[in-house]
Formats: sequence, C-alpha cells, structure tokens
Amino acid sequence: MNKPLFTLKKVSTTVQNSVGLHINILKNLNLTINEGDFITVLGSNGAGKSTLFNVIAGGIPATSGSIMLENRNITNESALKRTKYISRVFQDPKLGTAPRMTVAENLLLALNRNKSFSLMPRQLNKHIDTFTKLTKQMGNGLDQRLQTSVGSLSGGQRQALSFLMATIQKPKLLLLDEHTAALDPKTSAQLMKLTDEKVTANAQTALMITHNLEDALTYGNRLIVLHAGQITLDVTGVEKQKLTKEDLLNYFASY
Ligand SMILES: Nc1ncnc2c1ncn2[C@@H]1O[C@H](COP(=O)(O)OP(=O)(O)OP(=O)(O)O)[C@@H](O)[C@H]1O
Repeated sequence: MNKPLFTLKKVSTTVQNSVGLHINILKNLNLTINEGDFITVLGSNGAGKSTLFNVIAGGIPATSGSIMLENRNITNESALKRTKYISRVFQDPKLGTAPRMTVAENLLLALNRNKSFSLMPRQLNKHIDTFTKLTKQMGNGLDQRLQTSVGSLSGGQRQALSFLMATIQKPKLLLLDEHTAALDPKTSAQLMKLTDEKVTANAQTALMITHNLEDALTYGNRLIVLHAGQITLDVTGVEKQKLTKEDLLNYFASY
C-alpha cells in the first residue's frame, strides 16, 4: 500500500519579477509523494521544476494551497526548519559544501546536522573510519582526500561529497536538482549509478529533476512531467517501465 508522505494540494506560487510584475509559476498543483517513491521529474525550461523544489523545501512560499507532511501542515514552516527532514543537492557542485573546511569536517557537519557539536579533532577521529568507507563507495578518490579542503576538489568529487552529505542522515525527502548535469559524461554516469544504489538500498524517498530522458526512464519507480506550472503526466510502476524515449519525445512535441 502506498503511504502518502508529502501531499501538495492546489499549490500555487506567484513571484514578482525584476520589473514588479507578478508571475504565476505553479498553478493549482497537486502531488502526493508516497513513502519510498523515487520520482524522476521532467519538463521544459521554465516549466516550474526548481520552483516546485523551492516550494517543497520552503525557500519560496506557496501563495495558496497546502503542503502536508503526513498529518502535519507544513505550508508555513520555514526553510530552516524543513532542513531537518529535507535534503537537497543542486546542479552547482559549489552549493551545499563549505569550501574552506576539509572533506572530513564537512561530513561531520552533515552527520551532526540539527545538533550542537564541536569540530574537535577527537570528534573527527571517532568518525574517520566511517567517512573513509562512505567516500570509498564513490570510487573517485574522495577517500584519499578526507583531510583536503573542499575548495580544491574536482567538480565531480565535490558533487559526490554534496550527495553524501545530503544522505548521511536519511532525510524524509531527498531533492536532486539536476545534480549530475554539470559533470562530464563519465563522472555524471558514475554519480547517477551511486545515487540509484543509495536511494534504492535505503528506500529513500526522492525526487530527481533531469533533462536526460534516458536517466528519467531508467531510474525511479515513477516519472512526472511538469508543464506551465502543472503536472501533466504522472506514471508509476509497469506504466513507467513501458514508457520509451520516443513516447516522451512525442509527448513533448505535442505541447
Ligand atoms: N524568484 C523569481 N522571480 C521571478 N521569476 C522567477 C523566479 N523564480 C522562477 N522564476 C521564473 O519562473 C519560471 C519557472 O522557473 P523554474 O526555475 O522553476 O523552471 P525550471 O522548470 O526549473 O526550468 P529549468 O529547466 O530551466 O531549470 C521561469 O520562467 C523563471 O524565470
């Protein structure tokens, strides 16, 4: 049985642009994210995908409608409070990590998110084996760079670190905003594979925005398409498995 985790009901979002005009981005959007869903999110540029993530994470308020987390109404909860249970990885590897701190310090920060703690060497030493194991899984040399400052990592290593930090404490929801798009094809494919392994192994509820149709079809149990601020396609399970790249191209061409 599908258990609803996040429920967005008739969510609309209006923002003001640089010349003061009000733009309605999300329009009466309905979405139920079930526990364990791994949803790939497609949509043309400007469809409202990142805005949807911003509204779920609390960065942009819903102008109307409601967002429920199980039985709790979180529509007006701050973004800061929502970081307790929602993690996000962005397209830009520079976001989500502290550049002057080492890889190990960043991981310790993520491990202690929402707690008061110290970055004392004692604390770091306690976790170093765990961090080595975790970073080794990435297969990109990150485990050899635990004591290196994050600013000197490659984009791929830094993005792998952002992903590890976002998942080190299992969040209720993981939002992946084109998180492999800025990486070279090999590094991107490697992080995508690791993402799938981790999300699947942890039964992690996740939404992943991508412009890569193959990734959208290959990964996840569910696929949604956003168009002009609304969800126009929502397929799950066998229906998703049957979907082809050609179907999607035809679907987009029909707009
Ligand atoms: N804060 C804002 N102020 C003004 N306009 C905005 C704001 N945020 C988003 N928009 C506009 O709303 C529309 C939707 O933007 P959004 O970033 O959500 O689209 P997207 O589907 O993620 O696009 P892309 O695939 O290009 O990343 C765009 O036209 C964008 O310019």
